[in-house]
Amino acid sequence: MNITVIGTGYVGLVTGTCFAEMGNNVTCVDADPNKVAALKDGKIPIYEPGLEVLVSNNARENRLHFSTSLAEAMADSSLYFIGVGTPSNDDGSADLSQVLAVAKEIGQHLDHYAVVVDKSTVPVGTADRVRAVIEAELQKRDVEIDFDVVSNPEFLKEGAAIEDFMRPDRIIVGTDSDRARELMRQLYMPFNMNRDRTVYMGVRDAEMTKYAANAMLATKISFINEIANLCDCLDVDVENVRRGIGSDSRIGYSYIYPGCGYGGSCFPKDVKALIHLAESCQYDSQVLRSVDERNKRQQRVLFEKICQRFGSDLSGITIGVWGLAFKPGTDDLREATSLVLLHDLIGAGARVKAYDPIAMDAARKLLPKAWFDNCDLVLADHQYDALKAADAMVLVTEWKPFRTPDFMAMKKIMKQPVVIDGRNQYDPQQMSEAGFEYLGIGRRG
Ligand SMILES: NC(=O)C1=CN([C@@H]2O[C@H](COP(=O)(O)OP(=O)(O)OC[C@H]3O[C@@H](n4cnc5c(N)ncnc54)[C@H](O)[C@@H]3O)[C@@H](O)[C@H]2O)C=CC1
Ligand SMILES: O=C(O)[C@H]1O[C@H](OP(=O)(O)OP(=O)(O)OC[C@H]2O[C@@H](n3ccc(=O)[nH]c3=O)[C@H](O)[C@@H]2O)[C@H](O)[C@@H](O)[C@@H]1O
Repeated sequence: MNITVIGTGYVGLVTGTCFAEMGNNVTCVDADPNKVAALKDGKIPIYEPGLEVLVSNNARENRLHFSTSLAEAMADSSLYFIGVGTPSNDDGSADLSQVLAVAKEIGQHLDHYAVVVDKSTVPVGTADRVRAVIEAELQKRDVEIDFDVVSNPEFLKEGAAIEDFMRPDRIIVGTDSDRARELMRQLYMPFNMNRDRTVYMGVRDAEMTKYAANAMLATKISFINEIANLCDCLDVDVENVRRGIGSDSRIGYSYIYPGCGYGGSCFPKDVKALIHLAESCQYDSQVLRSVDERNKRQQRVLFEKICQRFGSDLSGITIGVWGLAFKPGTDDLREATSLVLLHDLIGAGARVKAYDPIAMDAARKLLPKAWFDNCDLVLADHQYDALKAADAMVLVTEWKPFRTPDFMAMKKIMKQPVVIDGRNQYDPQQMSEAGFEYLGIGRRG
């Protein structure tokens, strides 16, 4: 099949590459000429394990192409995947300007039946808006061309994107058109070989399914974080509680790891967008508002623990931070807890030395230049360099090399042996035996 994918971010690039890997002829279009130039050169603008080799293999085999021109790419595709960003507006609603701009461009160039597929995460009703924008453009051109708009939300996780795309738990296809459904069935056939993972439904139902999935996962995390904070108050170890409840198959072990809050480009924005969607129907989404509120507070829990230990004026205090990305396996800093922590620490007068195995370049580009100029923040060359003369080590992202560090070496170079563990990676008893003062999230020290 000939496929055009619009947007070459985490979702667009992975979608296009994986469809090409299944033998399709794919053109990925992006409005950013620098991204497209880099991709044509075989350089991947994001860190995603396994992606680079898959892109270069498929480009070499002439199945994967890159372009800045949607008009050119549209010539003979039967499917147009929209994978552009849907960031939050100031009021929490989803900003659909990128999606609707793409719809307009499709309408300006469409000249044969095609299926327009929404892969971006969009509020219920967006497919109708996309259809209306395309129809308006066709009317302006005074042409009548049949097309369908399908909702096919994406559920991949950054850091495991290829595996998630190639072996999805489910494929959601929202459409009322038999013709579009048949095309989608053929496209996804290779992903359904051992069992049919596709769930067909109405377009609006599919749009809602994506938000509900992310909101459910965010709810599990905020719930366990609340329990962990309560454990802190009651001298209970949340790790025992987590194992105890996870063993109930109705609850399960996944997404109940307590910590310093969820980040990333999706949970925070999608929970807010769903709250906003509820408000637009005059519905008060009490649960979702609490999930969001708990997470905002949870992202400040590490700073609160630091202040309880060192006082609220942190002048003269040096904090070594391990991990900047919003989770391991990515260089993505969007809504990362590290950003909230660095802001609070530097605001309170602390000096910060930070290290991340992958996100250092992204951090250098994103963080305020003044922090570097004033030496409020130093990006260390090695995880142990970040701890030299530090009054405390704070673990924000649980990258594998941070899991079993050399505690003796750490103790030698730190000013004070204090570890504040935002991801509950260390054993409090072992830490205490090694001579560390240890503070976790809901851990009994
Ligand atoms: N990042 C993730 O892990 C996941 C994201 N999603 C959803 O997928 C959508 C895309 O997310 P990301 O890939 O993270 O976004 P991103 O921000 O990484 O990439 C979006 C890309 O679209 C391009 N773009 C914007 N307007 C364009 C236009 N008019 N024409 C061509 N290209 C244009 C941008 O230059 C950018 O490269 C969002 O709705 C997100 O919620 C869904 C599942 C997973
Ligand atoms: O819509 C999206 O963009 C994607 O959002 C999440 O994927 P992602 O944000 O890449 O990462 P996750 O692994 O889900 O982690 C999100 C955040 O939750 C935190 N988390 C996760 C699990 C947990 O038990 N506890 C916890 O605090 C992580 O540290 C991270 O900050 C979903 O898992 C994907 O299914 C979805 O497609």
